[in-house]
Amino acid sequence: MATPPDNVPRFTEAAPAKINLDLRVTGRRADGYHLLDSLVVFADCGDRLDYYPGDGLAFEITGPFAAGLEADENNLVCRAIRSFATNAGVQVTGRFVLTKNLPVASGIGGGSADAAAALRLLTRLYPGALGADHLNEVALSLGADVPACLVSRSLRMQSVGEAITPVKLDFPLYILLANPGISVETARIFGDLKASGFSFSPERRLPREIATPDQLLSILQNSSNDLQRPACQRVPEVAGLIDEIAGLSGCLYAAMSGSGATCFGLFASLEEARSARENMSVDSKNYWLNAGTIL
Ligand SMILES: C[C@](O)(CO)[C@H](O)COP(=O)(O)OP(=O)(O)OC[C@H]1O[C@@H](n2ccc(N)nc2=O)[C@H](O)[C@@H]1O
Ligand SMILES: Nc1ncnc2c1ncn2[C@@H]1O[C@H](COP(=O)(O)OP(=O)(O)OP(=O)(O)O)[C@@H](O)[C@H]1O
Repeated sequence: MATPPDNVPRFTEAAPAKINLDLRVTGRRADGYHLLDSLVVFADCGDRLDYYPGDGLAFEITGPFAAGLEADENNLVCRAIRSFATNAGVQVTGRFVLTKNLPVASGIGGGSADAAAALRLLTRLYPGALGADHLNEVALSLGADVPACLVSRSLRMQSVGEAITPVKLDFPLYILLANPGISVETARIFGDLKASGFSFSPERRLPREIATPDQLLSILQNSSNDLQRPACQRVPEVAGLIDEIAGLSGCLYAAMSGSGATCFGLFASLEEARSARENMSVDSKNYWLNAGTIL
């Protein structure tokens, strides 16, 4: 078989944006990590990780949000490569190129999605080197969102992030994502929640299959993102953003994802999500807006 030219990646992995449609904080562990119950979906926008074979190990970042990150050993892609290599007992070589399309520290799991993309890519490069359970342990050690991002399809996330149950959505769903260009540190928002004396959300029942948009709406209207209130206190733009999205034509539901500051609106058609993006009144210089499809 002919070898591909140097400018064609051997493997490419998408790193889709993660959206917490709700996020219930149901308890706190002795180590300070919070117990969660979140309905999570993934969108067709995201970062991309390309792999080019070669001697030595190299990592580069390109794309619209590359400037916000260092391509150093602390990057979640490098941490994922290191951890995979150690746990699988392999020596990883080659050039990894991350195209950073998602805003950094924005509640849509960018870094976690990148780490998960690196783990999926390495699993293709070294098939069978790590069993599924071991891979999930490695994923969790990189971040609470990484096990969910490994799956990158709609799911229920519980425990501190590692208990994953697939949830099937039986209908197409579209999303508008809006980020005000203000980064939010996740640990700080959980800290603010704790300091507020917040009472934990009760357990809830969640079906494994959601048949209609109305059923999804009824689930979301009876739930919330418990991090939204502390995030709104730190970033007052969030409340206005949710109100604006909720008022756009065709918007079924609007809220904040993760620890913020990205907010989202759900739509029944891509046309409605796109025209909602066009109708946002925000300053497009600072804001990041994306209309897309739920995977
Ligand atoms: C808010 C979510 O995005 C919801 O999906 C995740 O829970 C956060 O996922 P993540 O960014 O991968 O989080 P990590 O990097 O593991 O943790 C960042 C910080 O958030 C807090 N944290 C995170 C997850 C969790 N279940 N409880 C927490 O209290 C901890 O202070 C932790 O130091
Ligand atoms: N590849 C990466 N992409 C984004 N952030 C990274 C990456 N590697 C390391 N980081 C660091 O991780 C932190 C969290 O970034 P990330 O974009 O994952 O946050 P987030 O969108 O709030 O994630 P979550 O929704 O999982 O809380 C940032 O402060 C950033 O410096």
